[in-house]
Amino acid sequence: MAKPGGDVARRGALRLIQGVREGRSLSDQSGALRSLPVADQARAARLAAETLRHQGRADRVIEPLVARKPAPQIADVLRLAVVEMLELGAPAHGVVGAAVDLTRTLGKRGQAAAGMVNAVLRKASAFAGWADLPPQRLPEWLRGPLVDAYGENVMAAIEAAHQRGAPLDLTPRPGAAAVPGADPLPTGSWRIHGPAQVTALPGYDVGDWWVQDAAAALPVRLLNPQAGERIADLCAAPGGKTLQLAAAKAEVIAVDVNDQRLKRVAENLARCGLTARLVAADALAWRPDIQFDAILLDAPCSATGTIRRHPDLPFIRDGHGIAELIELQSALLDHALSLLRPGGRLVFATCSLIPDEGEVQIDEALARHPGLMVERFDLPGIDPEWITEEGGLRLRPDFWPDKGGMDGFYMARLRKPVDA
Ligand SMILES: C[S@@+](CC[C@H](N)C(=O)[O-])C[C@H]1O[C@@H](n2cnc3c(N)ncnc32)[C@H](O)[C@@H]1O
Repeated sequence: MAKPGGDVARRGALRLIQGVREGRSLSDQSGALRSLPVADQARAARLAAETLRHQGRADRVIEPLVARKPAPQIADVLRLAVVEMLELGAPAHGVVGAAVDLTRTLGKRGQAAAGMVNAVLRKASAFAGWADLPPQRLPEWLRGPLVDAYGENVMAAIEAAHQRGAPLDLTPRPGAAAVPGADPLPTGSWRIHGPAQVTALPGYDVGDWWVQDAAAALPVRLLNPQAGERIADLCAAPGGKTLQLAAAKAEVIAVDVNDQRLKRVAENLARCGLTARLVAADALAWRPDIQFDAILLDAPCSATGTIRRHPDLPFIRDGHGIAELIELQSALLDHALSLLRPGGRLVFATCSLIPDEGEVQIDEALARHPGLMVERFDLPGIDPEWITEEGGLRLRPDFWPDKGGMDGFYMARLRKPVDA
């Protein structure tokens, strides 16, 4: 008999996966399992994420074992169990029994499919070539532009990086005490491999560090904030970069259109004992009566660089809305430049792998704004090969394969002409 706690988590995982099938992200569903014990919520979230991450491989195991395509919910029960057995190493007898029980809860169709689920999973548990199966492919709306941009080999390396998942990265504030077990990375972040409970790590309570992917920490390092500088953080929530700016003792104004998300910036600042002025506003319409020494524009984007951390993203997006995001990014960039003092600097960043949201944005901004320059830079830990033709920094999930990878990001530091 499978443990009832395990069953609760598996049922929860199936619910989360169903939510994804209906277009809701896993993070948007974070409250959906509130009634479960915290440990089961965490286990359900992990099972759901790993099932989506490895769905393509699970289907390759299942397909030869079924006479016809199972109904969608039953297909997800099978995937969940295959991933639990073959990827997460759970003992087959418990997983198969729990999957059969779960199938029986799925109405008449489930009652009828229970025998099939039992037989398929027994055979699947003996599958020998799991590690050699190709990783989950990205959907064509995303794969096409990425293959055009980077080629098939890089695409395969990115998909392999998505399959490996992501470690936990921390950004330490200056002078923070080391966290035991965290490895320093060449760019200044700290990395923890393996499971960790963030709130239990030393230094969390006193705000010595915050969770932030190593790539996401680089736009502020590129901006190089100085104490006392007036800096606007134009798309600030949930605030990882605001914390970096405030920790550098800059005078920070953090703007975000989403006041709920802005509350998280306030909470993060409070935990770390840091200060910034928070403004809930559409940055496009925001026109303060001062000009800034420096601006960080971490623009809304497709977030396609974060699939390692959000394996549900390829399942809930279909490429719609990207053209609008690209337009918004260039409008935000033009407006941000108008808020910058002559000679001031601006870092434009997106957590996207799509060049239209990165390199192309900068090429086009340079064409629109005579005298605007991309500044060359020298940052610790940056491989010169990551620097792009126009002078930006292109980061990809397949970089640092031996260290645990990094999120995909693009960033460039622009300098406004002094006579602008
Ligand atoms: C990529 S996230 C920013 C992440 C943030 N910089 C960090 O490091 O935690 C983009 C943010 O832009 C905000 N946003 C989108 N459109 C905006 C607009 N027109 N004005 C201000 N903020 C906007 C979203 O609410 C979202 O919080």
